[in-house]
Amino acid sequence: MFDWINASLNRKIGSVLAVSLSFLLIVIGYSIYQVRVINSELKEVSEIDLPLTEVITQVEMLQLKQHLSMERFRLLMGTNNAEQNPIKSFSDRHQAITHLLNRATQLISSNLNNNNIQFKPAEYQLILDEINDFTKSNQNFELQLESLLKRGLLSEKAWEELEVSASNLDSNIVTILKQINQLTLEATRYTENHQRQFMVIETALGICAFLLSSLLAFYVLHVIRTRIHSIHQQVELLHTSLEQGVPITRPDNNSVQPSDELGELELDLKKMISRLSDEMDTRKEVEEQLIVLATKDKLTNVYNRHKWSEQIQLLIDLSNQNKTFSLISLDIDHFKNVNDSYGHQIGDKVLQALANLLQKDLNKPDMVFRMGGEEFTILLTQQGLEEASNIAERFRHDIEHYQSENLPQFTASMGVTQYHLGETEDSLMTRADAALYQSKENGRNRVTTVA
Ligand SMILES: Nc1nc2c(ncn2[C@@H]2O[C@H](COP(=O)(O)OP(=O)(O)OP(=O)(O)O)[C@@H](O)[C@H]2O)c(=O)[nH]1
Repeated sequence: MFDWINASLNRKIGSVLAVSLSFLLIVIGYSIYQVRVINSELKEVSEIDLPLTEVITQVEMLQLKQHLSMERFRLLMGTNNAEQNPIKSFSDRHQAITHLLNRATQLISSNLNNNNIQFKPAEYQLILDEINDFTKSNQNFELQLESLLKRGLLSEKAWEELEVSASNLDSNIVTILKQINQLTLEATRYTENHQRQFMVIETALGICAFLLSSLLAFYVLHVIRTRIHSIHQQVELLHTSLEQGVPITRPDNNSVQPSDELGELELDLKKMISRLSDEMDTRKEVEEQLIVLATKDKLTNVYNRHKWSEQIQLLIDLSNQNKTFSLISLDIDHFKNVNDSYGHQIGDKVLQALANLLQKDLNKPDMVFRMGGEEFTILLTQQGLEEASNIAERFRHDIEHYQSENLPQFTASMGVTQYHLGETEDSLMTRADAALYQSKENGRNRVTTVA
C-alpha cells in the first residue's frame, strides 16, 4: 500500500484500472458461470422433465382407455353388440403402452448415465425403478387379460380381480406422473431462486466494483489536486515576491521526495526558485556594489562629486520647506609639498587619514564628500552657522594634532557658511569657497565663517 502511494501517477492510474478491470472480469465470469448453471437446469427441465411428463401422460391415457374398454367388453359380453375381436385392440394398446414406457425408461437411464441430471438424480432413479415396476405389473396384467379373454366367458370373481389390477395400475401411473410433476416444479423453483440469488450477488459485486473504483479514482484525483495546489502556491509566492520586489523565500528542497511526475515537477520548481533566489541575492549584492562604486570615492571611501550633486539638491529642496543646513569647505594646506617631499603614495595615505578623521567625528545624517584632489566638503544637514563653525574648529584642531608614525603632520584650511533660503547651489559654493580662500589668505590652518 505504502509503495503504491509513492508510485508514479501512471502506476496509480494503472492500478485503478487493473482493479476495476479485475472486478469487471469477476462479475462477467460469475455471470457466465451462473448463466451456464441456469441454462443446464432449464435444459434438464425442457429435455427430460417435459418429454417424460408427456410420455407418462400418454401412458396414463392409454391405460385409462384399456380400462374403459375392459369395462365395456364386460358389459356387452353375451349380448348381440359384443365386440367380435377385442383381443387385437387390447393387444395394440398394450404394445403402445410398452413402447411409451420403454421410451420413458430410455430417457431417464441415458440421461442418468451421461450425468445430464444434476438436480436430484436419486429421485429420478426412484422414478425409473417405479416405471420398471409398473412395466412389469402392466405386462402381467396384459397377459392375465389376454388369457382370460381367450377363454371366453369369465366368472364374476375373475372380473373383479382384473378390475383391481387395472385400478392399481391406474393409481400407479398417476403417482409416477405426480412425482415427475413435483420434480419439475421443484426444479423450476430452484432455478428461480438461483436466478434471484444470481441477481443479488451480481448487483452486490457491481456496486463493490463501482465503489472501489470510485474511491481509488477519488484518491488519485485528490493526490493530483494536492500536488498541483502545492505547485500553484510556490508559483504564487514567486509571483508575489517578483511583483513586490521582496526577497524570494527559499523553499525547503528536502521536504519533497519525488515519487511521481508531479513530485518531480514540484522539486524542479523548488530548485528553480532556489536558484532564482540565489541569483536575486547576487544581483542585489552587485547592485549595492555598483551603488557604492557610483557614489563613493575609491581612495578615501567618502562620497564622491556625483553623490554630492544628488545630495545638495535634495537638501536645497528640503530647506525650501524651512529646514536649514550648513557646509564646510576644506582644503589641505601645501599638499603639493607633502607629495613632493614624501611621495604620491604617502600623499594618498594622508588623504585617507583625513577622510577617516572627518567621518569619525561626524554624526549619522552628516556627510563628507571628496570634491577632487585634496578638497573636501562636509555637509552638516541640521546645524546652523554657529554650530557648523564650532565643528569646523574642532576638525581643524584634530587635524593639526593628528599623529601617525608613518605620516607627516599636516593642517587644513576651512570655509564655513549656511544655506540661505531660495539660493542656488552655485551661490552657496561660491560663498563657501570665498571663506576658504580667506582662510588660505590669512595664513592657512584656520576657519573662516561667512553668514
Ligand atoms: N597624492 C595625491 N596627490 C594629489 C591627488 N590629487 C591631487 N593631488 C595633488 O595635490 C596637489 C595640490 O596642490 P595645489 O593645488 O598647488 O595646492 P597646495 O599645494 O595644497 O597648496 P595650497 O592649497 O595653496 O595650500 C597637487 O600636487 C596634486 O598633484 C591625489 O589623489 N593623490
